Amino acid sequence: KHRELSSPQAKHPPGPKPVFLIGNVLQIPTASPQFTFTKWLEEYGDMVYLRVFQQPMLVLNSLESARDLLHNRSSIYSDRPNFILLRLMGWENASPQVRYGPQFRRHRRFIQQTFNQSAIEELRPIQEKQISYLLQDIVGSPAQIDDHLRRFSAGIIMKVTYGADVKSINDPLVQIAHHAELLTIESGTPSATLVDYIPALKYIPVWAPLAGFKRNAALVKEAVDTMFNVPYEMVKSQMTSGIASSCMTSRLIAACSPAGVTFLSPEDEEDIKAVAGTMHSASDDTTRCVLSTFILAMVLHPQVFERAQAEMDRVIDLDRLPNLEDRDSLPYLECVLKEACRWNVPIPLGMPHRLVDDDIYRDYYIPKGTTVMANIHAILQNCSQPQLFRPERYMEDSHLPDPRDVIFGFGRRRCPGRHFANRNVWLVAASLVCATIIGKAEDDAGNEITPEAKFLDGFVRHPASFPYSIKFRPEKISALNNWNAALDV
Ligand code: HEM
Repeated sequence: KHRELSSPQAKHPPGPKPVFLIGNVLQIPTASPQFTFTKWLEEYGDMVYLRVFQQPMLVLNSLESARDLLHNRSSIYSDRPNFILLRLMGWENASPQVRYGPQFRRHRRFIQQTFNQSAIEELRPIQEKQISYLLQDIVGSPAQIDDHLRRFSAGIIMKVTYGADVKSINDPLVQIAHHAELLTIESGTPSATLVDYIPALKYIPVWAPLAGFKRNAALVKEAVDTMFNVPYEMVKSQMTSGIASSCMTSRLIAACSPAGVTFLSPEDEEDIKAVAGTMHSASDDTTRCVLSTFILAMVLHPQVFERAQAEMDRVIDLDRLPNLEDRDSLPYLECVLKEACRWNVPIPLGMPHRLVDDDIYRDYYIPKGTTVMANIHAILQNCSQPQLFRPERYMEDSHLPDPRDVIFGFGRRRCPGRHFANRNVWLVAASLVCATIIGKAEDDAGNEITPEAKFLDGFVRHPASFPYSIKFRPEKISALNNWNAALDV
């Protein structure tokens, strides 16, 4: 088999011509490369083969190629590249980075226990309470919705993971996590650009002195270790004193060590710590990105907001707020959320996978060790007038893929938090459509300000901050009070 695969007849997939030694480095922009990759679709087709120095890279620009390889051949496409810099910074055991193998399987099992489709039913009371806090925050200070969404998304994941009640974004556990994430991004590595995927790229602009870099990495590692250790130790000591509430961490400790927390093996401890410690960074940015994209779209398209609210008011009586049971009765809102996920894909290039064996696909040879990326942005541009925000497209064409089947990635590494994330996004969007008026901000002269649809470069593609107006509907105050009373908030 090997001889056949590496025979000179088997060609690599097409791609721009590499330059001696550095390969295609100069053709790949470090900021938002998904746009360049998408342009290459016309020239090279839906698979683009590149070299970054000696490192082969394959960009999948269509749903078909992404599914065929990352999903249908997931047994060989589910490793991750070796993120050297991330490792030095203490992230080597974080779930998105673990290499394919037994540790990966343990992590997935641990995560699934809390986040699979049926287990998330148990998380509903937490979600509903957090929605109630969010709406109360909006009633109190509508102009600070950004902060409120931050508190909401941190609050929900810290409660689920560690049983912690996050009352504000200044909560120490949230600060610890933010600090670690921020330092990591600021030190020029992860979550920022393509640089993260291919460590060698890091050295293109400046040949950073290695000693300085290592010092920096050690500082970041300290912050990352703190993020993994502090909340974990908190739960552990609560368990020792018998006051721990049921949360992901306490359940995992109890399941791995039924005889008591002191008997937990060091391997289990390391995995539980790493899985729990990953949850905030995996869920916070992404969930907020979808929600602020939704709000931006509503500000820019008042007619869409009005139509969604009219649908809402037909289904939900004045004295209550929507809950997950109402989801099927609100089809237009569903289209709006699909369109928000398509219009601004939260992670445009997904996370890179690594091929562990030589492969042949459509007569092309793809060598072992290739870094494989699905260009989710390109996949979701494959519709008419893709730059427009038009939820109606999903009512007109039932063949369009649901973006929520695509934005979470493919195959065995597909986002394990997707069911939970989808519910959080729906609950917030439905509550906002039901209980608030989202619209344009006004300048001092009373003229409406139409923001630009601008997005930041980065691993997660947040909308740039934009002016908006959000008001709580007075007629919905009693609905919120009823909701609070029912939840005992
Ligand atoms: C709208 C919100 C979210 C989006 C768009 C999103 C997207 C993604 C994507 C694209 C990946 C990479 C998949 C791949 O490699 O093919 C991923 C991985 C991951 N996500 Fe999410 N995610 C979201 C929310 C969440 C939440 C709420 C959690 C936790 C509860 C979570 C936990 C994870 C973890 C642990 C991984 C790593 C999986 C692995 O490497 O095996 N995500 N996510």
